[in-house]
Amino acid sequence: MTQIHVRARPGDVAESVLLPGDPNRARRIAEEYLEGATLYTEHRQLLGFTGTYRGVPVSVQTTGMGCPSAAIVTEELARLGAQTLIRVGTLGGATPVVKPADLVVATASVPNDGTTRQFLGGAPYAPAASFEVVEAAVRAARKLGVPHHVGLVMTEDAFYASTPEHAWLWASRGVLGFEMEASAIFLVAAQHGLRAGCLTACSNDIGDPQLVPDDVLAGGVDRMIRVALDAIVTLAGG
Ligand SMILES: O=P(O)(O)O[C@H]1O[C@H](CO)[C@@H](O)[C@H]1O
Ligand SMILES: O=c1cc[nH]c(=O)[nH]1
Repeated sequence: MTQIHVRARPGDVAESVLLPGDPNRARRIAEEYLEGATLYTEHRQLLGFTGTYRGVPVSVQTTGMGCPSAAIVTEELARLGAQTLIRVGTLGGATPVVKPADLVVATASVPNDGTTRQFLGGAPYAPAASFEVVEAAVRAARKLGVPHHVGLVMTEDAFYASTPEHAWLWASRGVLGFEMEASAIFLVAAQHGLRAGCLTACSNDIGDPQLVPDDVLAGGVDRMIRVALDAIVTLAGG
């Protein structure tokens, strides 16, 4: 049966899936990193492609921005048979320790979003990445010589509500940066017994309208994608 938003059928989606927020990033991953990638859905611009990487079947599925969309996509991927989900996104740095375009491997997310709140009905919960995904990503980053940070991120809804003061407060609690999908992906994946992770490249400092220059960010995104794909090969037993 096709899904309501991810218009695909079981068999269209690989067990291993990369999850960018941005459809253009999904297309770039499919065209530049995967072999033989074909488009299986473009409904609502949630572009999804399946190809292979070093012989391992891999899909790349756009989540859109924010937890409501990411939770829908994660739920539907679970119904379509996905097993391992790795977000490949961007993040606003909360601390000067995280430099422009740096790779951040999330261990868990502070869930400052309405989607996980609705799912959980107010129950305390810690949306966390799967240990195997974190381990495989860190190993891949070390192997490829990609500098990286490993730790907490915060997932939030209101991009423009974040201020430097808010970032400093959460940095003092160990948060490396803010993004908008990880908590929902971690929770929905856990509800289905799937493995999930979140890799991000730092695109700006929180509260700073200045983006990292395009060429610098593109380098960080490229390193993040190569680390994520290497981790997928390891997790697939390759
Ligand atoms: O670059 P992506 O993956 O979209 O991730 C980040 O960028 C968007 C905000 O600009 C949000 O989706 C946030 O999580
Ligand atoms: O959620 C996000 C993502 C990138 N940059 C930000 O400032 N916030």
